[in-house]
Amino acid sequence: MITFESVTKRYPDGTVAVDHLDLEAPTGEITVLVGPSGCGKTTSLRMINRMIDASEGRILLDGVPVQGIDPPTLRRGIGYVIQQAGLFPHRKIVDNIATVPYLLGWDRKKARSRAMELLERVGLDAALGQRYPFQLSGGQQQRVGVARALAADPPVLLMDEPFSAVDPIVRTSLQDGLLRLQSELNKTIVFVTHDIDEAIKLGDRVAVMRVGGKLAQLADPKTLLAQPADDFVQEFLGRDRGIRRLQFVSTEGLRLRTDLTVPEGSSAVSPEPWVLVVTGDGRPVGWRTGEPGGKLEPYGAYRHGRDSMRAALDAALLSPSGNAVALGEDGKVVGVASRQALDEALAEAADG
Ligand SMILES: Nc1ncnc2c1ncn2[C@@H]1O[C@H](COP(=O)(O)OP(=O)(O)OP(=O)(O)O)[C@@H](O)[C@H]1O
Repeated sequence: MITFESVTKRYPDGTVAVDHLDLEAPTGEITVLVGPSGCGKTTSLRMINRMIDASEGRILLDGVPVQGIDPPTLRRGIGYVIQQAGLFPHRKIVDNIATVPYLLGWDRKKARSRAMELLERVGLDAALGQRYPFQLSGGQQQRVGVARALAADPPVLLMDEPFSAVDPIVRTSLQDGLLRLQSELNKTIVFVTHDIDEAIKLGDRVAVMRVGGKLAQLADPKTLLAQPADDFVQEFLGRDRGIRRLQFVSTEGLRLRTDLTVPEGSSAVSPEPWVLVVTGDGRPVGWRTGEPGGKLEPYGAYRHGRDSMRAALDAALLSPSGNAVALGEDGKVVGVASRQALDEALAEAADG
């Protein structure tokens, strides 16, 4: 657990970057610091590993004030990942990852085998270990940055805008990779971003900061979207807050119809305006009107019970029928969520 107790940082020129910050980052969870540029996120993060020292207040690591621990010892237990990875350009990837184990005096063989294990853990091919950083894409370099931070198995990981410099698709896959890794490793992670969507996706808890280094709200993402503390937080969350809330609403209770599917090749007439054509083994093909013979229209699908209401609504909007195709884990159709069923579920979500 990392605890900020009324922490203030005043730079020598008088700038108050962080102002009486009280915050807890629980063990094994991802706490995200989010807020507009200059609100003191990076300063707060760097005070944890003492790259910057607090002017007032205390930061405790499992109850022990970090100010009393000498920085090299402190940093041995704290991994640090920054934007653009910050890899050493003249060292091979494997040696970049093994940086901290080498510093800790591990023998070369052990350090390198740990590095290779981590390379795989972050989803990279072992062959990349022999390359130099410039021979990797930006996204691959970021993964190496994460592997390097994890090399000595520190309980705490500080991440400062680690995924900001890559395109949105790579960014999504890095975020998914981090969540997968975290479900296995359970590190105490403090993650800085200015992107509220990233904060909501990754954070167990999200701390919204405002310029002047004050905490505006600390809450889990669901609460944040449902009950923003004030106008600043509401504005920062953006206009589509209502839609984004749906990503926390389960599709489990969504009522499904199972009478709207017809097998491929069937020429049966249906009184329904739309029916879903499925293959012999139950996979979706497309929508056709109740009258056979017309061309098939595209469908949108979601995984029932696993995906959120946001995904189900998106699936419905992707199809001219207005219905969402519900799939099981095996990719086969388990039913159809009609517009009416979606309406009912949305009304319930709005109430709750
Ligand atoms: N060394 C310094 N001396 C004086 N002021 C500083 C120094 N470093 C940062 N600041 C100021 O402290 C405030 C907080 O900066 P910080 O980098 O912590 O914000 P941030 O929220 O991480 O911003 P960004 O999202 O733009 O990276 C800003 O006003 C910044 O200009």
